[in-house]
Amino acid sequence: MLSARGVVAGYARGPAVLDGVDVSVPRGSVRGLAGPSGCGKSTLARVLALLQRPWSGTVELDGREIRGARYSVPREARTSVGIVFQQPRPAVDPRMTLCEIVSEPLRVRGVRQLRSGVEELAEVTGLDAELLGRMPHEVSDGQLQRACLARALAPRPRYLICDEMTGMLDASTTAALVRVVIDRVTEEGLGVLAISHDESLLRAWAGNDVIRW
Ligand SMILES: Nc1ncnc2c1ncn2[C@@H]1O[C@H](COP(=O)(O)OP(=O)(O)OP(=O)(O)O)[C@@H](O)[C@H]1O
Repeated sequence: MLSARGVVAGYARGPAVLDGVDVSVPRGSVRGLAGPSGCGKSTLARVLALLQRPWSGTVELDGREIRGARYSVPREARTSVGIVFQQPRPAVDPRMTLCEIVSEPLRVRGVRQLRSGVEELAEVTGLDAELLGRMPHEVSDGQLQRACLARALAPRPRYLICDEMTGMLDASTTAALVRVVIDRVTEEGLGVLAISHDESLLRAWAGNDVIRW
């Protein structure tokens, strides 16, 4: 279970954005989170993905309290939680090829057969292998989002936070990427928090397991 307990979080100036939030993400299922713009969904996503330290409260990963954020968190815990953002372009280094983007977490994991590892992830996410040599500006948003999902799945995370992951995509790419994630849920026990303001999309992801803020 990945959980936030009594989490209070915000930014340098201003009041708390999250004020005592409790949310848990079990393994092997998809939990949806819906809420209006600005209510703090992305802030919670960053806290649960161990990218932002809460002001108070705790984040627990499989029964262990995680203190700190980013590189102050042990690598094993950091790589246990993946995140995919709504906009793929700001989430990638524009100087890297798609192959380099997807292979980075594999290299960190010490995977030797980088090329075949990347090709396997490309196949899983429906990313045409011919695009792997291209730069981000040479592919569409949907193709780049497939690469971002492949990168997020590369470390074999136990949890995945999808923060409006399909918000910029057409219906068929949305359905394809949701399918990829749900396959990981059923086959590998991935625990998913799917965040969106689109409740009908969340029902497709999570059935009735949708938290409304
Ligand atoms: N880096 C930041 N610095 C200061 N304030 C921020 C920062 N990021 C977000 N906020 C503020 O925190 C609040 C919550 O933002 P957040 O992005 O978490 O909401 P959200 O529910 O994800 O919104 P949306 O659905 O529009 O993406 C907003 O008032 C926003 O202006």
